[in-house]
Amino acid sequence: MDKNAKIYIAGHRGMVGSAIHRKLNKEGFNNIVTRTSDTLDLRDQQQVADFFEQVKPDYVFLAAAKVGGIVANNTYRAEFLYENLQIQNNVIHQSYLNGVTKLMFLGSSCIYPKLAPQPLKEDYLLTGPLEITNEPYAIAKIAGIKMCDAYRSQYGCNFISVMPTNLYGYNDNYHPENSHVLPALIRRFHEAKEQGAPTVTIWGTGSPKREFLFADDLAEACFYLMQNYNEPGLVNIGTGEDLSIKDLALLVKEVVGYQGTIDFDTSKPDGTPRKLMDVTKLHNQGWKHTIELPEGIALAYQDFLKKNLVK
Ligand SMILES: NC(=O)C1=CN([C@@H]2O[C@H](COP(=O)(O)OP(=O)(O)OC[C@H]3O[C@@H](n4cnc5c(N)ncnc54)[C@H](OP(=O)(O)O)[C@@H]3O)[C@@H](O)[C@H]2O)C=CC1
Ligand SMILES: C[C@H]1O[C@H](OP(=O)(O)OP(=O)(O)OC[C@H]2O[C@@H](n3cnc4c(=O)[nH]c(N)nc43)[C@H](O)[C@@H]2O)[C@@H](O)[C@@H](O)C1=O
Repeated sequence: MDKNAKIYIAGHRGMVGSAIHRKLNKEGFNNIVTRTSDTLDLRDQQQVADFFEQVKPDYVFLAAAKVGGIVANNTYRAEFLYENLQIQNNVIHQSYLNGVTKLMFLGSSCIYPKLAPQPLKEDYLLTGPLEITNEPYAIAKIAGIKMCDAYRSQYGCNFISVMPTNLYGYNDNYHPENSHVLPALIRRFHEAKEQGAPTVTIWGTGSPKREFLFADDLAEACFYLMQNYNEPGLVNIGTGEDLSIKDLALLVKEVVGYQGTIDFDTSKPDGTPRKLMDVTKLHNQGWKHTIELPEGIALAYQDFLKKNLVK
């Protein structure tokens, strides 16, 4: 990518988009294009067509999506399917029509079958039934992968798909119900510490295992792959290491400095029992993460304290 290349980051205010923005700024890219959802609603076909015709970006990072944790995915099933399909259909199709040099589509580890062997290799896609809580979101993400591949094979578009594991970091969503587990626990332990509450409740049984990648590490990987990866299919982005939700809770408890106990609300869903990424392909491409979980949680907690934001 030339330093003057026109690069559109869709979703630049989000956790991932803002991390990609920071990375591109740091690398000296000076022609970055951004729009908030207030000024460009990516669900709107005409607005997206007009934008691409006027702006004609060279590169696109597609990091805009309807995103949320297990309960949000399970509750707003229609929106997670419909809006994500709208956003990605519009952006990918207009990128083709307007001659975008390269596009990166961000999927998610939830595209893999619920009970796939671990660690999850890229070729396990579409080999079994999905986890039910996030099936609509996963179906949209699978459609995005297939759309990039179809436009590549029919029209020669260099559209690539990357599958991040569970993410956390700066600008995360700390909503008490709709967020992912890590920001939810940072907030809950922090509030319990502030209020002197004796117990913090964790959703589910605590036994599911998850892998976590700091969003700035993800942005490094996206930047690297945007320059070095030009293949159909998908590439996993993760650390290749996971832990149980109970162990995650104990880690967050320690970082926050909460002294009470934890208990479990088993009326809340566990979701997929495990989704550990096989990162062999990524490592063979020449990229590895640098921020380990305890350090990343401390950085995220500092960011939470600074902003104390609720999206
Ligand atoms: N967070 C995670 O754990 C994971 C995320 N991912 C993927 O990474 C990508 C980014 O996620 P993340 O940064 O966490 O999400 P965020 O919710 O933090 O950000 C999403 C961004 O999408 C934009 N957006 C949503 N709807 C629209 C719309 N209708 N029109 C225009 N823009 C819209 C928002 O823009 P605005 O702020 O202007 O409203 C927002 O900035 C997504 O594709 C997600 O699926 C994959 C795996 C894990
Ligand atoms: C990234 C990925 O994220 C989603 O999938 P998920 O991995 O199941 O996401 P989660 O972070 O919400 O939960 C992880 C685990 O943690 C447990 N858990 C405990 N206590 C809280 C809690 O307080 N909040 C949340 N959200 N979960 C909690 C929770 O019960 C579950 O066992 C997808 O829908 C989809 O968006 C996607 O792609």
